[in-house]
Amino acid sequence: MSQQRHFGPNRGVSTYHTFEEMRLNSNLFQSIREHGFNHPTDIQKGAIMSITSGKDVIVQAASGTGKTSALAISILQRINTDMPQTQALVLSPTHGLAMQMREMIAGLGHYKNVQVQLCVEGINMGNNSHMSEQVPHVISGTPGQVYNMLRQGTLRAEVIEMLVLDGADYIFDHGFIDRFQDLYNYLPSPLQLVFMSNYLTDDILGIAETTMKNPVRILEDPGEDDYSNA
Ligand SMILES: Nc1ncnc2c1ncn2[C@@H]1O[C@H](COP(=O)(O)OP(=O)(O)OP(=O)(O)O)[C@@H](O)[C@H]1O
Repeated sequence: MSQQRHFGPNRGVSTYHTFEEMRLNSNLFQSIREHGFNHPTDIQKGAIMSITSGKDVIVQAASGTGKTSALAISILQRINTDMPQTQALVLSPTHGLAMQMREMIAGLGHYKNVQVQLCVEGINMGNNSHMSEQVPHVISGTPGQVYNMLRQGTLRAEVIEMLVLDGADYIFDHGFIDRFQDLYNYLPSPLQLVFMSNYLTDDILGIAETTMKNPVRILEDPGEDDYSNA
């Protein structure tokens, strides 16, 4: 049963203390167990079901608190893998982080048969022999490359319903802020936005104010930020 926790800005966020309470897809649940995730981390207790609900969400927590896994689980719960169409875009600041995100989604999505495509410089949909024949359900890439592919039409955006920024502070810090609106304009509406970040910066809050609808804010509880008991 979910409970409300009331500390600071997380007021009103439902907290789920076990993965069972989240009633996740059974194939996804099996993968979570096989990854050895017995209990959600503190961030995951609030973030997974907030994102899964379809609301706009901002998550701020330190490295290693389970943010990337929370994103992967939420995306996998949201998308319909029976539908061969791209439904979620995940942007990361670097090639390496985009690759890590791809691996996390592919690993946790194994039993859901998810197709997840890396989209970074040098690996381009449409002209790359490593590209699978199937349309990916999820794209994990860097902002510049994903933007180019949307512009060129190599990435079909019609049914994309989630745009996720992992490392949003770093992305906006490194010049992408001016391009965000352009990329956003290529995507259909309504679109769920999720920003994950180690720090909440003015850039993130400014962009959230203009693009997000009443975002849920999940900020690390300073007293409970490690997952050693998870
Ligand atoms: N619920 C969980 N139970 C046990 N281990 C977990 C759980 N969630 C995540 N982990 C593991 O903890 C490590 C950190 O998780 P994750 O990468 O999701 O965190 P992060 O906050 O995104 O960190 P970073 O910013 O360093 O990538 C990974 O090895 C992951 O497999």
